[in-house]
Amino acid sequence: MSKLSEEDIEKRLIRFPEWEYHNNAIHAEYEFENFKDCFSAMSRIAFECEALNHHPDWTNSYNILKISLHTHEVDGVTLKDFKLAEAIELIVEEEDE
Ligand SMILES: C[C@H](O)[C@H](O)[C@H]1CNC2=NC(N)=NC(=O)C2=N1
Repeated sequence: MSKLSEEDIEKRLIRFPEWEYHNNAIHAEYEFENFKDCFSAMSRIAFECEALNHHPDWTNSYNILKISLHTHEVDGVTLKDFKLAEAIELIVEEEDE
């Protein structure tokens, strides 16, 4: 998996309004109704991470979930990060309904 250029990352991020690029990773912050909804999304995301063998750096504080995606082996952002970001977006949208 090759490291994407900053230009390529910014172009791809147009389709991901919740996400931004800085410090060599893509980042999103989600706010849920409460802890239960947040943790429910986190557990669904965790299964997706296992399926994709790609894992986020994330923090949770009550109803706030902060996620950073980065590919260690190239020390940058790859399509793997975008694939996981896409899966996360779908899960969060469903959880928000
Ligand atoms: C050995 C295993 O494939 C690697 O450690 C995987 C696992 N999960 C990972 N997750 C993330 N975010 N980046 C990686 O480079 C990565 N590498």
